[in-house]
Amino acid sequence: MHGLMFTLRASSAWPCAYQRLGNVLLPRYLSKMSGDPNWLPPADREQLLMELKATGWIEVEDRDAIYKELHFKTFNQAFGFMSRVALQAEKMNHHPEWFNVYNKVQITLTTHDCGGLSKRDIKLAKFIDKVTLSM
Ligand SMILES: C[C@H](O)[C@H](O)[C@H]1CNC2=NC(N)=NC(=O)C2=N1
Repeated sequence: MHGLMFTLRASSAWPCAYQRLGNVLLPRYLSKMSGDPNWLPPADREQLLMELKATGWIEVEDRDAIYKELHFKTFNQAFGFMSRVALQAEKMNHHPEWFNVYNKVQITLTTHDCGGLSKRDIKLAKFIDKVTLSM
């Protein structure tokens, strides 16, 4: 999506791909100054999301986020998984939104600081997939 974008709702959060300029949104690539290391260029985003969808992540309908549901054999396994992810989240200073009932863990990833997906979400999602594979 090119050109100027106008904020539809004052409070709406816009993905990291766009830079808010007053009440107008510019695609980030128009403002090189952002230099945000976590910025997810649209082309990279496309490819990375395709890879994550192949391992069961889905894009959330009403927000710029990704979601995955995990089922483990036991609560202990689920909690062990969450403990490993929690340590990585602290290390990255990037935390999941998650919900656990017994052996099920529901995870949503998004970057609150910029109101959408960033490289940190991709990195944490790939870590989550790696841990899942090792269990
Ligand atoms: C102050 C603290 O560094 C920030 O709030 C961090 C913490 N963890 C975070 N986690 C996520 N998912 N998004 C953030 O923007 C974020 N920001």
